[in-house]
Amino acid sequence: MSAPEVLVGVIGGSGLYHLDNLTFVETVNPATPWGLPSSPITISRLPSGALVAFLARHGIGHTISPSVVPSRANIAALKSLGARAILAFSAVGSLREEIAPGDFCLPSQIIDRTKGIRAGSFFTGSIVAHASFADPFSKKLGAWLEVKVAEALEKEERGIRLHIDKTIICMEGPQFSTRAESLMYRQWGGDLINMSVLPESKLAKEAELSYALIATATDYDSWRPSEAGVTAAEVFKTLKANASTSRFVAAYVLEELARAVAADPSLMSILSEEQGSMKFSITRLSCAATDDPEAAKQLAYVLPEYFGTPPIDPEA
Ligand SMILES: CSC[C@H]1O[C@H](OP(=O)(O)O)[C@H](O)[C@@H]1O
Ligand SMILES: Nc1ncnc2[nH]cnc12
Repeated sequence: MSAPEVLVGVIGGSGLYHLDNLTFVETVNPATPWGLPSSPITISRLPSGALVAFLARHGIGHTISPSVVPSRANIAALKSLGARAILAFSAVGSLREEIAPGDFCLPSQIIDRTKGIRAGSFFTGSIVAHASFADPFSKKLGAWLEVKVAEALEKEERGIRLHIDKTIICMEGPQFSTRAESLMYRQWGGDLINMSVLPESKLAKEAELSYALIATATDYDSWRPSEAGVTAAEVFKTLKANASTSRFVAAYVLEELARAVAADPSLMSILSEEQGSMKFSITRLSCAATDDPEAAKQLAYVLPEYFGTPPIDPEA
């Protein structure tokens, strides 16, 4: 029996290995053309009845290092379950005094400091595409989350602050930055730093999924001259509290979203902003399937909109 269709996929980061306050439906583990996702995917029902799918980016026991997270399988698996959007969570370092450990942030821009060793595209055969990435996070979903995450944090009453419109540096890791790098990132305009928003957000774009990141600050990285540099132990201190608030925020915003789109179908546009965006990004779309039937077959998994029909045999 095929899995029921989900509305939103949630990717949990460090410390966030499950969601709370949802009704368990089933666990699935889709084998995608890019392998298995980081963890089995838990499908749960929101109080309104809509379904959400959760996977743990680093595996349930945190066994997957940031450079080898199977991001293509993760995004492909969530899309195959019907997800229209991805709400991702990440533990991040703060590059700004005003963003304290424990604060929540919604970044709007990314600076890439990964080293080209991660598989970063679904288009690796002879079907070529250049996704637009000027706005790496979906604007409509981001604007909606600005309001709803703030509401959730207010309801939780722990005094947690929300920062919006921030720039996140994505570094390779797994080691943390030097002091010089941390200072340089501040000069570049970086506000936050993590090791996992890329290529995840790029792959979501290629799969035409709306994507938003809820970044939870755990430390001040290594730019403060009179303070010790960041250590994993320091990060772990804040992870548990951040994960508990993330679960509260996720349950609240997902239910609000599901209720909103059920009451007013025009609000589905919050989740469909990226739909159609790849149409003019794929060079020679009309010939793609015949040029490389193997690649077209794989791509049909993430973009059935363009590659869903069986490749046409040019000899037939
Ligand atoms: C545990 S410290 C560094 C680690 O934490 C973040 O993970 P995630 O983004 O999945 O929450 C960061 O990106 C690093 O992978
Ligand atoms: N300082 C830091 N650098 C990179 N990734 C992080 N995740 C949490 N804190 C981080």
